[in-house]
Amino acid sequence: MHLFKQHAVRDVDDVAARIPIIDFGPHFAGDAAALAPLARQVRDACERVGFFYIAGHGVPPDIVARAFAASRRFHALPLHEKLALRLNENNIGYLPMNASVQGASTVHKATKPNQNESFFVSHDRGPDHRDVLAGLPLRGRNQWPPGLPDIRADMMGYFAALAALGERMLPVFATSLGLKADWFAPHFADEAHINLRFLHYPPQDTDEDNVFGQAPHTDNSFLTILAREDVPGLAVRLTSGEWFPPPVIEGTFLVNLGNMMRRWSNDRYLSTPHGVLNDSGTDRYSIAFFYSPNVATTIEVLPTCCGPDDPPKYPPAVYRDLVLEFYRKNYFHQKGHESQAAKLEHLGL
Ligand SMILES: O=C(O)CCC(=O)C(=O)O
Ligand SMILES: [Fe+2]
Repeated sequence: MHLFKQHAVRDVDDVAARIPIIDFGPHFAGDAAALAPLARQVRDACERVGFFYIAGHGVPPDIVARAFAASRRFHALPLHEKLALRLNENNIGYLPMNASVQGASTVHKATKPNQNESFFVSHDRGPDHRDVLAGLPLRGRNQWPPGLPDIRADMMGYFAALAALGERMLPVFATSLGLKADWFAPHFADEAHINLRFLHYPPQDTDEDNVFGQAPHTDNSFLTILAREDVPGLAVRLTSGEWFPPPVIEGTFLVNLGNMMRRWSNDRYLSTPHGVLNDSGTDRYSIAFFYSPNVATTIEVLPTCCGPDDPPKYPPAVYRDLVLEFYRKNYFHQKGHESQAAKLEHLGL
């Protein structure tokens, strides 16, 4: 029996009782009175659930539609063309089916590989970008399929729109944590660490136990913005213990916090387990945008999240070191272990 099975889509009130639907529209439109109540809603969602729907996000639907179309075209390529772009040490490129096991997850001991294939892109750095020339870790170049030149613009258009959205959300998170609105900005400047993941889940055989499209896990990002189409499959483990399948609500994205937000907030904000089982009988596509601080930033428990009765649970750490530590635990660079490359794919790094 699987950990979670999909249920019929519930009505919106039923959903909102579990995963809040939060409208950022008035705040984004410049209504100064909107920030305080919005931050209260966000804080409540982050402390109780770790997930919320963002409405009023301002990303035009055609940018989202073009990103999904580009993803479909990518995944329709012959396998050998995709394998030529195999996921590298910067977590950029193609992760094939059956190549990743949720090895490091404390949520669920996965024994079978994930039933999805994924294409990862990051900032589109040119060959003479200073960080590329310097060979800085985690600052590599994207790998594009030569046969599909036009998916690049659509994928990077989506990347830019979501990067702007992530940045616009930072003051709301800062306010929600009792910090000055511009507190996070310097930590995400020049530049935020971003992985954009185009996922494809073929219909899977659900008779087999312990096989997931994506086994239960938490993300390693600061926050993740997830775009889905109408094919179900995602389930979220609420603090009640219920595995809840959040339906797609048109005009929204699903936002969840990752382990970096949890660490920064001294566990006050939740990084909530979730996973995917595509028992729909049809192909499922989703797009996960993992938004994290500049790799050089030091993550030290926020001043508003600790005190004499609530000491920091985590020592200060440079985000790059946390990422590389994660890589070391989950990734074998030696030749002959290429399939292990996949192990690092899943936690939003
Ligand atoms: O496909 C989905 O709905 C979720 C993907 C996900 O959780 C991830 O890539 O971390
Ligand atoms: Fe995830």
